[in-house]
Amino acid sequence: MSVAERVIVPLDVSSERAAIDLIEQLPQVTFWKVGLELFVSSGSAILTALKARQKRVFLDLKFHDIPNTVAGACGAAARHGVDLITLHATNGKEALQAAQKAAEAGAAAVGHPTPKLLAITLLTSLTARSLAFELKIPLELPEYVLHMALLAQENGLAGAVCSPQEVEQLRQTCGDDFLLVCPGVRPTWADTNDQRRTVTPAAALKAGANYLVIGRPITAADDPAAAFERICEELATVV
Ligand SMILES: O=C(O)c1cc(=O)[nH]c(=O)n1[C@@H]1O[C@H](COP(=O)(O)O)[C@@H](O)[C@H]1O
Repeated sequence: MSVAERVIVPLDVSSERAAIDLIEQLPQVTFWKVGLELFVSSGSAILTALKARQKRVFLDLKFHDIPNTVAGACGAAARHGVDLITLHATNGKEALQAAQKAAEAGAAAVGHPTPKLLAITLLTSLTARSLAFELKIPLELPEYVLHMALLAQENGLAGAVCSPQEVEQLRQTCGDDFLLVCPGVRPTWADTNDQRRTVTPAAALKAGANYLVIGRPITAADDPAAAFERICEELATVV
């Protein structure tokens, strides 16, 4: 896989037209993420548009609900033929198992390969301080993230989303076959925005991430294609 194929770019825009404009502006991007803003604004048509362009699709709606509801959502998402789907690890064991089963059944019903379910461990906008004082979780942050990743792995999920600050530890414990997808990636020349646990693209890849989710450093740049290229050049130095 080329380094460019390891960068997932989020379509964090509010209309299908804006999303298509971005896709056409960056033909070198092979893997796109559809998240809450775009999906809530314009529905599932964008998934069809991406597939028609032979793009890989990460449907990031971060499902969090009771087992029956989460399983229903994962089954429906799998029928769209997407490649990756997110749900919170904090859904718990029963929901994670039900989600995996439903994704397999949904994909099989329409003849698509089963999408990989990724568990959100701890959002990259949160810090050790927020974990302790806002969420009142009495665990060290790395320990909490590892626990969530193992919960996902033990219940049959293909991978997890974590900050690149934790990826090395997760890779060591969860092994090479567990998919680790990292947002919170920031080149030294980019703004961190609302991300709190950031690492540079090269360091994140070196630490063991399979895919990097990089949005605003590319999409908000004056020249998005040049920013994507600059990131790929940085990544090429570590593979
Ligand atoms: O699931 C995600 O993709 C995700 C998880 C997480 O913990 N943090 C996080 O930033 N994301 C997503 O990754 C993207 C990061 O975008 P930028 O901050 O613009 O690079 C956004 O679309 C977020 O929704």
